[in-house]
Amino acid sequence: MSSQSSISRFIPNPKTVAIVGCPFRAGQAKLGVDNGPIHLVEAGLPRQLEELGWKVHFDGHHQFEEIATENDPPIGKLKNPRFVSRVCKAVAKAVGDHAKKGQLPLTLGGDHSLAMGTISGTLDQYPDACVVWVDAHADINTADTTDSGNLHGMPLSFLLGLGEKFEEFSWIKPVLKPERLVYIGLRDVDAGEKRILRENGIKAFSMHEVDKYGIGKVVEMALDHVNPKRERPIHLSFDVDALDPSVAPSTGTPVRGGLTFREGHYICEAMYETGCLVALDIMEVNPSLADPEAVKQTVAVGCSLARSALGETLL
Ligand SMILES: NC(=[NH2+])NCCC[C@H](N)C(=O)O
Ligand SMILES: [Mn+2]
Ligand SMILES: [Mn+2]
Repeated sequence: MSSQSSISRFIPNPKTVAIVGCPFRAGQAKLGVDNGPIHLVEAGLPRQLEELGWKVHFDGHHQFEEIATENDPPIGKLKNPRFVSRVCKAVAKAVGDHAKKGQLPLTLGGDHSLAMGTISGTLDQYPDACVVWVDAHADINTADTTDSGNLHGMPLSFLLGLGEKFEEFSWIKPVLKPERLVYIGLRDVDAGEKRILRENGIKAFSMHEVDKYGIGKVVEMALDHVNPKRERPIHLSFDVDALDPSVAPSTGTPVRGGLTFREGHYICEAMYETGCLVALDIMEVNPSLADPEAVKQTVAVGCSLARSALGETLL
């Protein structure tokens, strides 16, 4: 049985993955998340993907210092807006270019504001793609609703074109449609975000639904919503804080009551099985927030989620 053969409808043979290493943290306040991608690569992720039968492109992590700006005062409540915008614009280009070549971009964060870039890049190449967002958080605050001003809590509002528009972010085409987005794993959603989800009819499966229906049924319902015929390209954006903190402790905004190890991996396996996965983000691994063993565990889980999404099976 070769489940590692070419079941992907969109990625040509030989299957090629392009690792987009994004050592970036300006979308939130904690130090260390910029080291996430370095740890994931040093743990052996490129070789592990080769062992799964993928050709792996990786020519080093992006160096974003060059586009950092001396003076980056808040715009309204948004923190580090210019730096976040420039980095995400560069990431959109990188992801879009890989996708154009028929490669599957695997973006390693870094904080989740990067998804403004990754999803922009995906939608550029695959305008009818849908987004499966796995997270404890909805990351859909607008400049108006955000309490923290951290852009990692806001990428989806920009991609959907919700809230106030800013010149600085005008490069983002608001091309994501609410019905092409689905969440799994939510359990810490701000009041303003709940209103946005409701008003825009955005489908979300919180931990309550995971408990109620089980992960198998939840994934099926999520795909039935965004991809009923399983013919649309899928962008999977996985924030490791979707996992329970006992599974992925070293992350900036842990919330208890999360996905088990298997539930998280099941989601990734199921996305691969559709044959529609065209892009993957592994976000918010922060190697500075726990003791060495817990860091190692979190990095290892980041690697194994990526392997599962790229076809690693249990048998
Ligand atoms: N990508 C994340 N970990 N996001 C956490 C966001 C937390 C909070 N909702 C905020 O907007 O600040
Ligand atoms: Mn999160
Ligand atoms: Mn997130």
